[in-house]
Amino acid sequence: MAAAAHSLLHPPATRNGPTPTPSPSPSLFLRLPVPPAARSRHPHRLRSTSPAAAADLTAFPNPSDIFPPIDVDAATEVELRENGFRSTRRTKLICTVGPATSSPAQLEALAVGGMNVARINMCHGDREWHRGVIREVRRLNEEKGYAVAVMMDTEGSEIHMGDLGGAASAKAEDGEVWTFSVRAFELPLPERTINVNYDGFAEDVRVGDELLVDGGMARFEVIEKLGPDVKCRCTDPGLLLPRANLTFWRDGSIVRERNAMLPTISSKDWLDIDFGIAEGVDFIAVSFVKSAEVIKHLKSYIAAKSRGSDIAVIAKIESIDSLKNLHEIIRASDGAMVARGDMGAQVPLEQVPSIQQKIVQLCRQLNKPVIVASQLLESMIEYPTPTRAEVADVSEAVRQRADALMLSGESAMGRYPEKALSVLRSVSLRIEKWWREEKRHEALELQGVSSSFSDKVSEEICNSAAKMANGLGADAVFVYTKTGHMASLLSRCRPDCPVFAFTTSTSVRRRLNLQWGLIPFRLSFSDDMDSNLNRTFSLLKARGMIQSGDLVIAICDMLQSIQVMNVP
Ligand SMILES: Nc1ncnc2c1ncn2[C@@H]1O[C@H](COP(=O)(O)OP(=O)(O)O)[C@@H](O)[C@H]1O
Ligand SMILES: C=C(OP(=O)(O)O)C(=O)O
Ligand SMILES: [K+]
Ligand SMILES: [Mg+2]
Repeated sequence: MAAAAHSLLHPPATRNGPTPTPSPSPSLFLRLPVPPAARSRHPHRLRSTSPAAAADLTAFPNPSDIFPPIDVDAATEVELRENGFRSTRRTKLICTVGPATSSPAQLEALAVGGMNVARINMCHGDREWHRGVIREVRRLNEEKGYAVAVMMDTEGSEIHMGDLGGAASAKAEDGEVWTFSVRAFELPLPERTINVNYDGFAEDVRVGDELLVDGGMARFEVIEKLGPDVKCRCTDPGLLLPRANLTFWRDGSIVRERNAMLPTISSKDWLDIDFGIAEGVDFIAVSFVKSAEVIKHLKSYIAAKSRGSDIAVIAKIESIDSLKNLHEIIRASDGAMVARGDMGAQVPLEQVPSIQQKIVQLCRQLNKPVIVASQLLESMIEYPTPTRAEVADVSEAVRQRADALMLSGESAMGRYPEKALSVLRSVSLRIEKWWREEKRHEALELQGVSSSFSDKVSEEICNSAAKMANGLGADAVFVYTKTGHMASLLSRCRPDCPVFAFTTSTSVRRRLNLQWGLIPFRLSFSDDMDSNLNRTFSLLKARGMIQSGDLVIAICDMLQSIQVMNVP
């Protein structure tokens, strides 16, 4: 391969071939792209790579007797084979795990179906249940070769109903009078009584206020206050689900009195976070973020508490406060979630689509992964096919090139979790393909995100590599990255081909699984790029994941270079 790469240092001067520019730093060199004319499915005609050299896996010291030489995600491997190299899925998929999906067989079915991240919502379930799910996902990864990451989502200090004394749901009919109370009740709950978790509730509401369950799934009017009990008349009948979110409205505006002072991370959340750190979750999603400070605070807590581990902090954008401080919050976080469920209960629904687009674009500018969440396929909780409108909504999120789509109730407690996942998968594939065919590159001017010179060099390299990949019709970009940073900078460019990200750490690999277009592998590698490439080509060829002649652009974060080559 040394010979192969060397041959690329002498490209003929073609109309497309840019002239090499002197490097601003001695550590940076650019290996020129292979001209289109030289691109061939039969690279052995182009140069004299020794197959023996390419196959020599022992040349580089590798603890392969302990670890497999490369960890390839079993589900991605199948998808790559099914769809082909360039057409493999770029949009990542998150499933909320709940009673419908927590058994080993159900979790495995989701992993097979393309789940990249499993989310557990700390609003529901107990410690043992959460632990069981996390460990089962880890076991599947280890034993069956998946790379599913785990995201813990905090409960946060929202106002919500109690758990209905164990009932699965309750129906509120038009005109019925229900009692919402902050009292602690003995079970069974009195009839038409709902427990409210926020102690200030009975004092804060006023007669005449409107009470919305789950942003409007049912609606009540406050008619009388009796100490801890608030009598409400149902004005919009609907289904009440355990722990459903509650908002109250006065003169058309949401009321946020003392509840606006509730901490973003409650004392229960801190216990959950300690649990998440101890169990080694990959992401912590923080509910109802109001400011960047809380994110910074949590990040420094995690850094102090779990030296060496890298848990990413995701800011859930779901309140009016988070919209006010959007830039700072996203800048402070490792990613964001457009949490449309609660957001839709706080801002008029017709504003949610433009807010979504704005957050997706801002995250891209700031190089943070972004998740579009809630009600993507809501009807599939009950039905085996989605509505046309839901398919259009999923398509729009894919078209915006969000990093990831998330299932909530559809996978947590719906009747068709696997079908819902497969709808996300097929719609993502179809829209991505359509956009590539139409060559509709999003007209998003990417501004610089790096502050240090060395980061700027990395960013320019990634921008150039992605541009070259598009211009040359490359089959893949390979990036060798220790921290994952260069991989995310490449993902940010949303190139036409997939990005194979090789990293030495299993936790970085799982974290990269959230980002658009990245196919993360665990691989030990050295500073010698030729040797890394030889090893990777051999390993991936042996698994049938790449073929001789595939055009690959390779970059790495130790050696700031761009190489273009055909797989020998
Ligand atoms: N661990 C769990 N145990 C029981 N039910 C769950 C669990 N996780 C999720 N659910 C159910 O799935 C629904 C949708 O999940 P999600 O959107 O995460 O929660 P929420 O609707 O409370 O915001 C929940 O309302 C709840 O009924
Ligand atoms: C994802 C969301 O948060 P949760 O499901 O925890 O309410 C949301 O509100 O959209
Ligand atoms: K939550
Ligand atoms: Mg929410």
